[in-house]
Amino acid sequence: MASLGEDLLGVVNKLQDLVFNTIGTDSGLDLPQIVVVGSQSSGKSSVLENIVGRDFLPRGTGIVTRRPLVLQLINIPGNENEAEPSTESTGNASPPQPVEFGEFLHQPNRRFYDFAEIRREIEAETARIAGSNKGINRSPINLKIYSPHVLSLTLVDLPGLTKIAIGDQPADIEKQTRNLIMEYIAKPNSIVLAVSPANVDLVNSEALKIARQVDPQGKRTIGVLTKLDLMDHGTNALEILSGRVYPLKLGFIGVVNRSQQDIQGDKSLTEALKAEAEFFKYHPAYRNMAHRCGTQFLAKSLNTVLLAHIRERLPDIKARLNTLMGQTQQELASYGDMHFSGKEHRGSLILQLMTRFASSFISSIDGTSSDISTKELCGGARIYYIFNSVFGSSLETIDPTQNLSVLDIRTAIRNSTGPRPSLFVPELAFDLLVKPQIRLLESPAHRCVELVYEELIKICHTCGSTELSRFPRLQAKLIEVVSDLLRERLGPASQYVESLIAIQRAYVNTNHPNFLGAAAAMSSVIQSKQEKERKAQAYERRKERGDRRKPTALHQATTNAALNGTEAADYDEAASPSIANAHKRVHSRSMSPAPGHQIESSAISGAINGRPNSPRVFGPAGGAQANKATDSFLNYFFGQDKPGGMGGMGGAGGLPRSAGSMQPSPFGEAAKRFDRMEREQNAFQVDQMTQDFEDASLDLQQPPVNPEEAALTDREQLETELIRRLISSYFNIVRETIQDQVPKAIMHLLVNHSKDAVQNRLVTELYREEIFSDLLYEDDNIKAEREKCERLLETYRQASRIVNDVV
Ligand SMILES: Nc1nc2c(ncn2[C@@H]2O[C@H](COP(=O)(O)OP(=O)(O)OP(=O)(O)O)[C@@H](O)[C@H]2O)c(=O)[nH]1
Repeated sequence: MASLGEDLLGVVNKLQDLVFNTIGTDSGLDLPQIVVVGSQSSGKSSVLENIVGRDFLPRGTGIVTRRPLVLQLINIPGNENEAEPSTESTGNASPPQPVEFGEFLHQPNRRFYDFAEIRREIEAETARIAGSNKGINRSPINLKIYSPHVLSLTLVDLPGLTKIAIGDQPADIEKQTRNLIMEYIAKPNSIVLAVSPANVDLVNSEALKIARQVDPQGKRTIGVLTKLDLMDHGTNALEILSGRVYPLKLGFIGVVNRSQQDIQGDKSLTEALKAEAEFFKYHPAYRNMAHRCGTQFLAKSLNTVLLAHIRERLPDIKARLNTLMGQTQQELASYGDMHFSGKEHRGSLILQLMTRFASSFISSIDGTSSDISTKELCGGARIYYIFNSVFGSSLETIDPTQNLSVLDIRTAIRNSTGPRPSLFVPELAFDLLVKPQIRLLESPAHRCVELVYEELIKICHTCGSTELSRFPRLQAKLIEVVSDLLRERLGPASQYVESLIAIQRAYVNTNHPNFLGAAAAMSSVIQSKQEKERKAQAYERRKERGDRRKPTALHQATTNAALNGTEAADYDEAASPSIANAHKRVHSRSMSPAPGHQIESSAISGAINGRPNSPRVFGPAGGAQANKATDSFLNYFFGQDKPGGMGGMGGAGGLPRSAGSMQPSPFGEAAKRFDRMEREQNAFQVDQMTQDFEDASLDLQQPPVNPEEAALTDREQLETELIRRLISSYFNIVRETIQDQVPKAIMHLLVNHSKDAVQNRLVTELYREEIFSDLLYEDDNIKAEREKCERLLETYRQASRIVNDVV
């Protein structure tokens, strides 16, 4: 045998070992090997035993081979071998006999000199993994046989193909076996040894059938015909053996193994091989081709085919090895630069890892990280999400007056007026009520700070790398230092945000340009009431039409409508043109609330202070206009308690410029109308009602009367509603400010501050010579992984060198 060939097989075997030792069966390297396939009892195990020349495979009825057996035959020169341990040295000069032995991968360092023991081990190992029933398992048993009598080969024995499940075999045993066989023979580097018994028609050969699926052109399939001795008298396999029946480039080889009887009769393999040789030599049909028949020829052919195959596949193997080497190198590099491992390099290594950690932290926040996820929001994007979606919507959902009942508001109004009878809607009540409401913003703002803080903590946990995971203590320390830094910033950020809200509560600026103001609030209250009343009226008319004969019900509906419509009156022009005009003016003001807010503010302040002739001035800007105001808008309504009383004292300070010329009388009228509400509520013009009728038809069911509201006087109801609107308006202004300010504060005090400080902090805390060795403690598992990777790379390198030398 050419040493070149042996080298080649040596390389392949070495790689095979490596694959089994380090990566398992699913390695990236598909190595050339001979895979034996055939139906059950076709004689596969017998062929293998013949090739090895020893009895070592399990025997029995039914399915025996239940796990793949990867059999590496390694030719060793006889004289270099050690003596068999059991061979007693007699002290004579007789040289130690060459011995053969087997070694299982699952039992390293144990040599099996007794082949019967090898058989028992295969049986035990099969049962260990595949169980003691007749099931199969795809995990292979790896056996090496060292012998001077074998040719170097790698053979894989697989379970035999069956048609039906017998005994306690799983129902899908055929499928399982087929899949397992396919897994091995589909690899382009496998040579398929298709074993078919000669006493069964070749057209029924399961082995050839399955081989054809992966090798349709018959380029890497060797046919083996067993049981030639069992063929019917007068028939022979000459046609098949000479390749005229079934085309296979590598041809068919006929063999005769021991029969069951031979085995039972303990016929030795040596005898059997001799008998086989004689069978061919003297058989009338085969004697001319005897040199191309039998086990010996088969073994030689397999060796040649395998070597040729290896040679042919070598460029591919080389390329594959290169790829694997590259990948392993890359993996190794991810564990860090080993040149940095010396003591003198510890400082720079720590600095390097630290800097990478810090920049990974920063880039995750900035969104410039190289491994940005496309599956979920991460880093800075999550912070943005917290600001806009979480914080934003939690602010949006706050109802500014939800927790204030009408009675609360009424009590606040009453309390703020003190012992005097109240003339106006008191400012104090608004102030008293709005301040605690601003507090509602506190909890979402705090939560926002917390969420961002938690997000930053999460980010710092994801800043590691494979290299860093090599040093778990350093990694933990880096996380700890950054977490400490973040925790330190949590306090100032929270406090600042808290003070932002406290600032809002410190001074209620009713001069704010976006504040609704009393006039607009009043206008909108009136508008809603009108709307409500219209509906009530329409509902009533509909009831009336549909239910003329039920005066009691009608009366009830009217009463309900009256209760719901409360004190509001209708301002339609026909009924009272001047009131309608006044209303329109007020309404148009509320639609365009540009200038003149100060006047409104002063109006309400006048009303609230109860000093209509000396209105309180809100801020410097309000001064000039406020001074012009001699009375408040509200006074027109509530200047006097008695119906018909005149609240207005002349000036119309509560109205915009256009309202300055307005006469007070219409408002006095309006106040009267509020009080006369019950009597006047049916005074609608019929034509206008038609439209209302349509509206009300959508809402036949009357809403229940709020007993709390019912308990209030008309005036009180109007006041509470007014206060409620003012609170909402003011709250919206504050909410907008907070929504804008809180994220900015968090970014400045927590996020950006941490980003800026992280590198320095890490250096100050961790760049200390005395803790270097502790920080650079290498994780045992990672170390083992890295070393394994190093070994793997070394083996690939060696293999690659050998392969390169050969080619
Ligand atoms: N007479 C004769 N008997 C053979 C020959 N080859 C195999 N046998 C017998 O056929 C039976 C099955 O042989 P095995 O080698 O166990 O067949 P197998 O394909 O390995 O069987 P499984 O591993 O169970 O699938 C045994 O009893 C062998 O003695 C042969 O060439 N001639």
